[in-house]
Amino acid sequence: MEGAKHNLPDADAQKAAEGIAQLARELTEKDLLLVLISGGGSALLPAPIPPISLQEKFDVTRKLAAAGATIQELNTVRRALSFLKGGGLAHCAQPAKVVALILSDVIGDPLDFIASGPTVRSDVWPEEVLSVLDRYKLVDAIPASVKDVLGRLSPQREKNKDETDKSENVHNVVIGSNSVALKCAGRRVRELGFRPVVLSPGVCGDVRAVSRLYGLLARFACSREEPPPEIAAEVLRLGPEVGVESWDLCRTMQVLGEGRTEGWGATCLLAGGEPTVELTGKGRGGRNQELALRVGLELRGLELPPKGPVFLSGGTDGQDGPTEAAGAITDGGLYEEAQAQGLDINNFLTNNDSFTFFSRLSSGQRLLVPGLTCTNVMDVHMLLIPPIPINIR
Ligand SMILES: Nc1ncnc2c1ncn2[C@@H]1O[C@H](COP(=O)(O)OP(=O)(O)OP(=O)(O)O)[C@@H](O)[C@H]1O
Ligand SMILES: O=C(O)[C@H](O)CO
Repeated sequence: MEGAKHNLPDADAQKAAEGIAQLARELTEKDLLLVLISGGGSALLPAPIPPISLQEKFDVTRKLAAAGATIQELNTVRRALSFLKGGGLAHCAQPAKVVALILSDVIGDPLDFIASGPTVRSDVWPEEVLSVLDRYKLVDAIPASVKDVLGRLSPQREKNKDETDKSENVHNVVIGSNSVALKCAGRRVRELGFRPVVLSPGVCGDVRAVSRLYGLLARFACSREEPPPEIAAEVLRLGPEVGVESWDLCRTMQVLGEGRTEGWGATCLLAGGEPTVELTGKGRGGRNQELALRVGLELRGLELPPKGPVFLSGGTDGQDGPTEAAGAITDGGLYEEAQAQGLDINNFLTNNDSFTFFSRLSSGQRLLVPGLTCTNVMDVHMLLIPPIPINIR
């Protein structure tokens, strides 16, 4: 059963959801329901609580997403309007045992938000749902059916509370996540003879701040002299803005510093998460290509590979935004390369046109095009830093 094209609920997905709910309801205490859950699950399992229609649910979801709601805000609302989300599927399956194997596409791996937690019992607070809708000025735009369901939520919350006793029947296990991807990438980096350093699986926030952070870390690691203290100070100021904790920044700078002074081989900094791009233009691109483009500008002035750093940003699903590429690879030579080919980077950035830029630059050589991977644990960022000959006084 397939459905939810373009990650939005549709009639095919609703038919699949009905079939799944029916199957779950027929189970007995002798059965085990094995549920495989991945990102995209919210759109794949639409079960609007009557009288809400699929179209009305689609409209509310689309309006919230278009207004810039976070996945936590979006799924808080989706859980309230669906009878399979927020533990509803596990509830249908009672008294059977339920084991859910979960691939996380949400920072921090919160079980109740990944695919809106169909097997994770969660309380629904109407006040919380209304405050999300209010934040995006959508309270007046929601249809009467949605208001009706929200008005009936309090008794439902009490009902859910009574049923929490049965939750020992349900086991939720995260089997794949950005942390797992970074760990595996680190293992491969070591096999290739480089030294891996994992910064964080929780990089988020504005792509401009994220690119600045990677630029600073590259300058810190590539400095031939003792890095100026202002770099570390800016790293520590900027990191928490983009979801990286101070201790992870300190630990990473310590490892990068040791790499410089002890003359180790190349170091590969690994991080992951999901930065955001504020779309102002009409071009084609994705957050990974835009990040790579911006980091390329930040690296300007540093040595070129193989003596200088290389940066890669890629979506683990193999697709970055609505483009054929998963991301791109850049270094300190990007600006001059673009200039030489008559491409004005700032024009492409203003128009959010990173895919067109990378497609035209050197016949697309810097694009990362692995094809769809059929999985998704958000994005992976890599900064490869070669051994730097340092000046010892
Ligand atoms: N022209 C563009 N330039 C930069 N980013 C873009 C552009 N168009 C879309 N995006 C970004 O791509 C994302 C939307 O694409 P998609 O539907 O693939 O998102 P997603 O479901 O969040 O991604 P994924 O499936 O990789 O998690 C958003 O983060 C959006 O800001
Ligand atoms: O389906 C969803 O809700 C998102 O992909 C987050 O898991």
